[in-house]
Amino acid sequence: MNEQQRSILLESSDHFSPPPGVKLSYGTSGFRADWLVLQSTVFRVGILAALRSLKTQSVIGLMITASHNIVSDNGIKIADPTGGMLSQDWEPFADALASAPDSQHLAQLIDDFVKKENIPLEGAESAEILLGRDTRPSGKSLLEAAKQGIISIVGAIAVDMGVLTTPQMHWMVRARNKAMNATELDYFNQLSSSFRCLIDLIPQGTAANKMNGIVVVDGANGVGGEKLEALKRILNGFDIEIRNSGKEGVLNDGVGADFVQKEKVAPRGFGPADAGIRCASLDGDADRLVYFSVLSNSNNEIDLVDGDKILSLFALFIKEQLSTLNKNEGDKDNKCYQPTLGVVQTAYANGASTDYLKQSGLEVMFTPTGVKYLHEKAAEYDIGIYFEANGHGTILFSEGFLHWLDGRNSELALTSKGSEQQKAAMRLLAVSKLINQAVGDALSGLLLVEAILQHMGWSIHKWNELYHDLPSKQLKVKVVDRSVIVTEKAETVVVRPLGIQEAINVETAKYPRGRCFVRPSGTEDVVRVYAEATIEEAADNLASSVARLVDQFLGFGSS
Ligand SMILES: CC(=O)N[C@H]1[C@@H](OP(=O)(O)O)O[C@H](CO)[C@@H](O)[C@@H]1O
Ligand SMILES: [Mg+2]
Repeated sequence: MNEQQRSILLESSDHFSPPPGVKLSYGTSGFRADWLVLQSTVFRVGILAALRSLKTQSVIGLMITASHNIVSDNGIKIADPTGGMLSQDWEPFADALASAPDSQHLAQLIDDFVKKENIPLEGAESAEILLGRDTRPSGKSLLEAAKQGIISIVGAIAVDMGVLTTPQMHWMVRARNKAMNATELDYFNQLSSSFRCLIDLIPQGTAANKMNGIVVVDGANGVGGEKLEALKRILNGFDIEIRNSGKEGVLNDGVGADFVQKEKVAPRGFGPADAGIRCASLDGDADRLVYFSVLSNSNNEIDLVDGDKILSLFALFIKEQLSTLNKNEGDKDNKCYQPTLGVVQTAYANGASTDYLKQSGLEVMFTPTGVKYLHEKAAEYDIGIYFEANGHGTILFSEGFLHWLDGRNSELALTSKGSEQQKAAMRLLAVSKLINQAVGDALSGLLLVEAILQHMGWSIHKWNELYHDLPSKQLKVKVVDRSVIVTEKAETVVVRPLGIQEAINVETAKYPRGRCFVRPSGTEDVVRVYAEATIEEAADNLASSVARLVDQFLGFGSS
């Protein structure tokens, strides 16, 4: 930094002093905390985004959101040039920036990093950062702080895109960097045209055209409800009702995908009168999607159709299209390209889903929690499908495969237009456009689920019957310092503190098909406990006894 750049940075940074005693780290999904302590962090992430844009010579995104957290929390995360999460090798710098005690230290850190990474500060005019926020009341002022951070790097440009879903932001960044049209309208148009394409390709005369009826969607009282209303207007004729769209009601309060998936009950605004209807729920920033149907005899009990089942549905459909595409193709003329197809899950995936996927002949891989890990793994395949049980996931297509598929489709259009093979090629191409390849997206995911259910002629009940979930239970435990827990093997084994894993093993061994693991949350100040067993009571008991263990080892009475 030259003198002028340094003094502009210092001057600006003095307005954003970090609150004493607050230590944040760039977790599973960026920084998250009570919004009142976030101003300085957000300002500094603005600086980081400008540097990232200069380093990569690409457009970068900044999203102000705390997703499924309570409304008084907020957060910030970065969308990298590909539309994915911030490259993991920059995370330590994000942490260091956030915890710099004052402006002088901050400037020094930046200087050192700029030198180490060879970042061309002189060309700062080429830095462009898109900014978006969800509907939280604190979003506006935090967005302003991020903007100040960006422009404290002389020449960097901040573009306020207003209220967006997280996936829209990632999609726009990806599209901008591929020199494609990247407005919100472009996003809606791409979703609606590829959805229509899939619907038009549904085989005539199947049960498909008769089934289905309305889908009712819980918008978590957040940005997703609002955007889905807009999409509905463009889709015109799509039978969808949106509840909890944020006009009244509190964000994520008894509503939303996280609530529905973790509590396994219907969200506010849904009840026994909805029994049998196909329902879906988005989370607070619309990057998660789960389906459910309310049971008729119940206290708002539901049949949950979670991310694992969405993954299974997508995988079945893709596999079917691939085998149709390659049908009757001898190797003789080498038209048959066998793309690699893989699915990626985390330890939270229900054991029954993993068994089902493997039995269906799919390759299943595991990574630690957090989309950044799943995404990276899925990108190793020609077609990689990843989902967290909570409904966050997407499908990735390799450039090489899409290029081949495009060519194959054109060839088939000449030689056998309208054949089953050509239709399969068109369906796969449509899926690659409908699904948000930057990041999991509840809106595009919803349209893909709807199209596939119609294609198969399946009700939500039929879909849910693909396999039966093992009963599972999740609990959260407040501890003194969750960072003392260190895990291995995709988070299934605790290696520190010593002794706790052995104690967990002893509990787990008491239950048939028992499975249990604990890990520190990256988005909340808790340790999460997951337990699974063959009957509900056993899963509940296992979770409770391991939660007690965590409390004994790490809780407030432990020291
Ligand atoms: C058990 C669970 O659902 N964990 C979620 C949650 O992370 P935690 O690190 O568990 O707090 O939020 C992440 C971001 O949305 C999501 O990727 C992850 O799957
Ligand atoms: Mg989310």
